[in-house]
Amino acid sequence: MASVLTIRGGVPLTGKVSVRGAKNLVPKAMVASLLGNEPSVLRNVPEIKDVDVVTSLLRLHGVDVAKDPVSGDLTLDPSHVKTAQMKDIDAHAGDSRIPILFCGPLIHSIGEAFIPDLGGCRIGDRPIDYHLEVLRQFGAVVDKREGGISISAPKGLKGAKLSLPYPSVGATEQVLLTATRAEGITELSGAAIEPEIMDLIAVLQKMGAIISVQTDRVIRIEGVEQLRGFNHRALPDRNEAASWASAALVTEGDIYVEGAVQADLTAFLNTFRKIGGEFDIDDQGIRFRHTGGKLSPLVLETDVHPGFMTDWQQPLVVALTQAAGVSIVHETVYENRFGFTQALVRMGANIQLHRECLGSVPCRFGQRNFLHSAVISGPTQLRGADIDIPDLRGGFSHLIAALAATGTSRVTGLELINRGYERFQSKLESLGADFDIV
Ligand SMILES: CC(=O)N[C@H]1[C@@H](OP(=O)(O)OP(=O)(O)OC[C@H]2O[C@@H](n3ccc(=O)[nH]c3=O)[C@H](O)[C@@H]2O)O[C@H](CO)[C@@H](O)[C@@H]1O
Ligand SMILES: C=C(OP(=O)(O)O)C(=O)O
Repeated sequence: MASVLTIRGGVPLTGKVSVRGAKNLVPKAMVASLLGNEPSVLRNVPEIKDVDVVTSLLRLHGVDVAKDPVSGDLTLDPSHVKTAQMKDIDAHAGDSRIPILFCGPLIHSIGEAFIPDLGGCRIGDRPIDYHLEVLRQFGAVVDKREGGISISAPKGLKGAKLSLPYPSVGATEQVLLTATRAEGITELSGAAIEPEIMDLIAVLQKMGAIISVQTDRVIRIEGVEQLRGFNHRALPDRNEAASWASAALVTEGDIYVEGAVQADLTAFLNTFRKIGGEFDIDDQGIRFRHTGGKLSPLVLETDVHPGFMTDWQQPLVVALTQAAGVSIVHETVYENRFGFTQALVRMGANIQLHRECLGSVPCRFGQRNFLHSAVISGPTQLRGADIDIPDLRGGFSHLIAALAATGTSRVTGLELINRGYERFQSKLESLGADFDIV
């Protein structure tokens, strides 16, 4: 039977949490190990579902994945990579977004790949057209099958001059993982440059890849014949750090996030300061706190890096329900990332959604009928409610709303939280939240 979390709200979250390796880097570094000709070691690995999914997929392909029982470090040995059974891979359909990144590395090592249908958060259509287009330009042949795609490169993968219509994180990683061992030079323009991508580039460079990040979103990769293993400590999860920072604001709390890195959170910290939160930075992490005064409303637009990251938007919207005045949030990365506000409205928040672009960042969704701008009026007292978690960040947002609300909330669908928040329950406990799980 699925677990039900009962939250009695109104307790400020206070204390310390640690964040480990980023969900948006660790599984990809694990995939990169497939490109090496010897074992790789990945450190600072969190216990989250996406890591389990990729571990399982790598094992199905013959990679020996061993976890150190004390440190949790992973050793990934690709010496015996093999074709996996389709029915075994199929079992992972809908689990995460990472399987699409197996394409290049598997074609390089065994000549073919079967990729199950992707999962991940339901916050828009999330097509894979950019991925397939760049793979085709490398020389891959894509065959759509029931439950996934089958892909091979009868004439090998060759470097190409590529351009992305939008700086997609996943498609940029697809290019990096494919080009490093493709024949010749690849030049990608319109690339994403998120910190997790820079960390993946660091991993690949340790393996022997030659990658230069040029100005104006251009990445140039000189293909090499062989790559070795890597030993790498994953960058910490800035999205989890920002989530706990929002939790401190929403619950009028004070949370020290060990592992939070200022340089990866610049845009978030500016916003946190503008809304009225205080933060103190030291070498080990960042302390985020509510000052006890009023929170200020904001005009905010999500964007690709170095802009305000879309994954920070949902928890921050809950904080904006507590700000004194009208805030406007324009979501420009995903067309459908405001569905979670319905539950907040049931809890007493005042939020209207609009189809128009309420902002100045050029956005792909303006004339296309998507409710992608939100107007939030506050402050409003939130009330406990029954909630079924819709997606990772939306779920975190509902949970912190429930933690700040008057009365009791009953929350189901907790498994989704494990995709991106390690040891969530024990972190809530250590921050003094009043809850139980049945
Ligand atoms: C596992 C992981 O790292 N997930 C992150 C990654 O997702 P992911 O890599 O899936 O996100 P993308 O950057 O690719 O998506 C950005 C936009 O591009 C569109 N698009 C993308 C690919 C494509 O082939 N066609 C297309 O139209 C998407 O629908 C979306 O509107 O980056 C997102 C944007 O920072 C984050 O919110 C996710 O947390
Ligand atoms: C959208 C997210 O993740 P994914 O791409 O894994 O669905 C997220 O982490 O908020």
